Amino acid sequence: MTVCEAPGKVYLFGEHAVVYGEPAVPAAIERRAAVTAEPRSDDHVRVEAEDLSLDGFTVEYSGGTSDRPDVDVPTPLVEAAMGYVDAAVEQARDAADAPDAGFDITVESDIPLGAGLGSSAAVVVAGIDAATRALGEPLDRRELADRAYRAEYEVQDGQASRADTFCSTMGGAVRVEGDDCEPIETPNLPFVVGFDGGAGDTGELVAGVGELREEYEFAADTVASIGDVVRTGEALLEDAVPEGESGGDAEPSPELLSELGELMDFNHGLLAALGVSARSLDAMVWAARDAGAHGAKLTGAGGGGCIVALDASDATETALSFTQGCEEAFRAELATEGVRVVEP
Ligand SMILES: Nc1ncnc2c1ncn2[C@@H]1O[C@H](COP(=O)(O)OP(=O)(O)OP(=O)(O)O)[C@@H](O)[C@H]1O
Ligand SMILES: C[C@@](O)(CCO)CC(=O)[O-]
Ligand SMILES: [Mg+2]
Repeated sequence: MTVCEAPGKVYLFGEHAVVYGEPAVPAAIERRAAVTAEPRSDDHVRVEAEDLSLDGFTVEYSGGTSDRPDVDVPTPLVEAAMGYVDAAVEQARDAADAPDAGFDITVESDIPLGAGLGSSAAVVVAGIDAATRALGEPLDRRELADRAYRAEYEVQDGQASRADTFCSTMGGAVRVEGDDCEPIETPNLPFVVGFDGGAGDTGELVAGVGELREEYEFAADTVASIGDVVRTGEALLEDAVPEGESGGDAEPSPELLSELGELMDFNHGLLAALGVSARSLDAMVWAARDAGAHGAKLTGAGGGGCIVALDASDATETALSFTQGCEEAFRAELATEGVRVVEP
């Protein structure tokens, strides 16, 4: 039995635009998905995913969409829920050159689903890592991140960036631009997350931005402007942690926080223009700003789910917990360690 766990993430800047080749800076947070993989003697895959919003279910099948199990929930729901686990198993089989490998898979996660905190990437990264290790074919981190990206790319119909999966694999903050993925140093940023209890469909939201971009030149310009915000933000981060030094525990200066916050606010406005915010997300963003956060924006695909704000004090978390539409507010610590093995 092999257990691996991988972190979720928040976007400091750049979601959606990163799908079109602009840079993005996500940061891993201490909320993790743990995947257990136990090889079977047959080619079946049995998945227990108790945290799924279907109230938890267990299915068993031999792989491939033609051989779907009899379960008493609508098939599209199962397909949607199982897509990422399925894709992870396929990547592990391919990587280990074991096309008929069967597994008992268990997923346990404290990352809300579809809420912008990268639950899909964490499940895919931990899933591929656990399954390949269980087959005795562990992957190095770059290959793991690459295969996890390919899994997300498939499930999201060819519209995905490497950002979520690379960040979940490596931990810390990362910079992703197209195929170019690198860890970056950041000071210890005081992230506060507000969660509206809802979810957005990443594939649909990404497709929506894609259509706007095709239809209107100013939408394409908006995507490019997000890229400009990211470049401005990463220059600030570079200056905050001199090359060769580790950011880790370094406390950010008040000036850095207010400059980053201003860029986060700007980034949120551009995302809202692209149609991926929601009333609940806007309400939480404004509650955070009113409480004195340096800045606030939606994180991830949007449509519902989470916002991220910068505030070292308790004011934003407290204000969010009293904001109508906010179901949960919490401080998100930077996860400096990416995917890790819990049981070999
Ligand atoms: N605990 C879990 N067990 C099984 N599958 C999960 C679990 N958590 C997430 N998933 C899979 O990930 C899907 C959600 O991924 P999606 O990309 O829509 O949202 P997200 O990754 O949480 O947010 P974002 O991509 O915006 O950061 C779920 O529908 C499910 O397929
Ligand atoms: C919306 C998006 O940019 C981030 C989702 O967390 C999609 C992606 O990068 O694959
Ligand atoms: Mg996702």
